[in-house]
Amino acid sequence: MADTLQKLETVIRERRVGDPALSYVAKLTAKGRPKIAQKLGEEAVETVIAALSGDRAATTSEAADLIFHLGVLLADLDLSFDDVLAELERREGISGIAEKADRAKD
Ligand SMILES: N=c1c2ncn([C@@H]3O[C@H](COP(=O)(O)OP(=O)(O)OP(=O)(O)O)[C@@H](O)[C@H]3O)c2ncn1[C@@H]1O[C@H](COP(=O)(O)O)[C@@H](O)[C@H]1O
Repeated sequence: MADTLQKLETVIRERRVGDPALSYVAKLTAKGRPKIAQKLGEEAVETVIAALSGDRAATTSEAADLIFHLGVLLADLDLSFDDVLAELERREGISGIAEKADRAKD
């Protein structure tokens, strides 16, 4: 799984500076961060719609679009999937309920 994300991140970073006529990553990147973020939001909504319809194939496809667009946005901020995975690893074993209760004390 991590290998697939690594390959996706590598191609996204290569294509960012590619020809917008030939590369969707280059075309979207050239439109700027607000447009990338907007596309990520649209893909999130499409994932929700697919999930609520109970369509597992469509949900899988929309989730892939979502993760791809997240990769484009992360690259635009010079962040990597590894940064996100490290944060998830940091959270391992920390109950979401306990973490939220701790936050409420601040
Ligand atoms: N995983 C993906 C991937 N998933 C989705 N998409 C594209 O994301 C776009 C989203 O579809 P939409 O219809 O919502 O977008 P749109 O109509 O083109 O854009 P708007 O007009 O709405 O702004 C489509 O063009 C999809 O083909 C992807 N494009 C590229 N990749 C990966 O990125 C690599 C590099 O792609 P290029 O940059 O195109 O070479 C590819 O080899 C793939 O590995």
